[in-house]
Amino acid sequence: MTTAFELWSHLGSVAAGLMFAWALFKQYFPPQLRAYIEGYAHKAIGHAYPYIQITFPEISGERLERCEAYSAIQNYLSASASARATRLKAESVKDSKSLVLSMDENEEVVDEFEGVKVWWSSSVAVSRISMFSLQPPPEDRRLYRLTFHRSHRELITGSYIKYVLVKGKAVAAENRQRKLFTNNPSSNWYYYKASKWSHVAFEHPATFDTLAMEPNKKSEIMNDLLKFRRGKEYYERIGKAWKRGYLLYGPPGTGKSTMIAAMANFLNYDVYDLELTTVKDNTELRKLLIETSAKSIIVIEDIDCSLDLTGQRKTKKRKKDDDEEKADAVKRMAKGGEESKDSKVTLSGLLNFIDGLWSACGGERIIVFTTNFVERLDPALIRRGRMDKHIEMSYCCFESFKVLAWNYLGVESHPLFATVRRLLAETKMTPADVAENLMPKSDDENEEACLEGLIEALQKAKEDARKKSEEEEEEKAAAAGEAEATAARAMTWEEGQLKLSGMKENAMH
Ligand SMILES: Nc1ncnc2c1ncn2[C@@H]1O[C@H](COP(=O)(O)OP(=O)(O)OP(=O)(O)O)[C@@H](O)[C@H]1O
Repeated sequence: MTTAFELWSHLGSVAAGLMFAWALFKQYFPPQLRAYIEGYAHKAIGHAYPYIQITFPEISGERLERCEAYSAIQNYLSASASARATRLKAESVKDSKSLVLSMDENEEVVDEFEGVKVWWSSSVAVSRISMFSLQPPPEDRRLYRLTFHRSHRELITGSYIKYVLVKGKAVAAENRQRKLFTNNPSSNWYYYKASKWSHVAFEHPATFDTLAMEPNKKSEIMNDLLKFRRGKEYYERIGKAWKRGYLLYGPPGTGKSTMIAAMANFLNYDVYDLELTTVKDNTELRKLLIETSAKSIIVIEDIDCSLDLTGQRKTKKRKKDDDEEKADAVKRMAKGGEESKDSKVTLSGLLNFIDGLWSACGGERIIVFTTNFVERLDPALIRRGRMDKHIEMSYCCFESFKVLAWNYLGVESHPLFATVRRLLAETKMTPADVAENLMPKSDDENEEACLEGLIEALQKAKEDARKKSEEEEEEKAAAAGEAEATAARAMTWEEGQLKLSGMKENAMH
């Protein structure tokens, strides 16, 4: 006879065996097979299966881009997996196997929403191949399966899925690989080929943190950009196209291009670098601009030397020095390869581009012009409303220097800072030159050596500026003396003429 104790121990072993089998089942069975077996078991005992499953298939081929739900879920799950990995790392969990960054086939991820647990699994639906079909075999379809208890149906189908899609799309927008577009020159050789955009990945590391600029000015620009990005409804309400123009002006090396990169990184926008000299005419310009996408910054660098947009002013006001003209030509050659004499883009074409009707065909665009000579631009081109914000990029001030010292040397303060501050107030040096002097030239050069190098360069710049201004003074004085001498000579000549006419008169009488 079996004693009660033996019975209990048998029951215990059976329970332990069942639990072990259940653990194995949970661990090693693919979730969908498990769900199928569980469902079947529930049916067999006349019990409703308490879990609901929803599948989100990937739509392959051409329609892949349209399968937003699938990719949003993918982004959401990989983001929450990497967040989990970071958290685990922070908690210094040594088990590297638990660092899940993306979901493998048949893997299960547990998520929690408002205290409710849900299970995500991924799997591949293998397509059936028909032996007699001449068509290429269909691709296997991947899918995500969401499992949750039926008591939470409302919450999951009402809020959770919406939440996952919104989060997933936000992650996608954040991780989007931004692009730098440039327009290729149109060619007339053999047959006409219009200028087209081509792109590479935009990977400029500049940010507003690394940009050397007065802090107040910097935060003003950042606020302006944020306001613009959030301004969809505002622009709609006031009936204006959702675009904003920035004019960046200042001497070379003051960070105009760096600022554009920082803006793009800050807003997460693409950059279209428009080389006007290679655009054939206004029609081509319009076509190029219509092809730009929303969430982008359209840049025309060195607008003053891009095209002769200032012809009117040039004849009225002044002619450029020969030297400046040559320098511009060299710049144009360096940028475009050859001077575009064929380009028929006109000022009015450019103005149409900035605020013509077509620019309202798509929103969220920022237009940036840069120039080293703001005074050369036609006022119509840069009037407020077209170029809404004029930003002067200037020589390095002490605040900008501190940013550069942190970027290049990792120092926030140093006894030599006081000397640098005094010298920066006394002389003009661009952030590019300051940065160049701060950059260690070898592994042996420490921050002190770099700062001393900068001080030396600043002292030399100050001395050069002093000599230059003395020379200019001397030149001015010499020019003034020359003018006086000429005036005196003219007087003498006039007096001589008078004398001569007097003598003639006397002789007549
Ligand atoms: N304000 C700044 N902040 C940080 N780095 C700067 C700044 N200005 C210049 N630099 C450094 O100097 C280099 C040249 O600067 P950048 O090309 O932005 O100047 P720029 O004003 O656009 O010159 P250009 O008018 O000749 O095109 C950059 O690569 C950057 O390293």
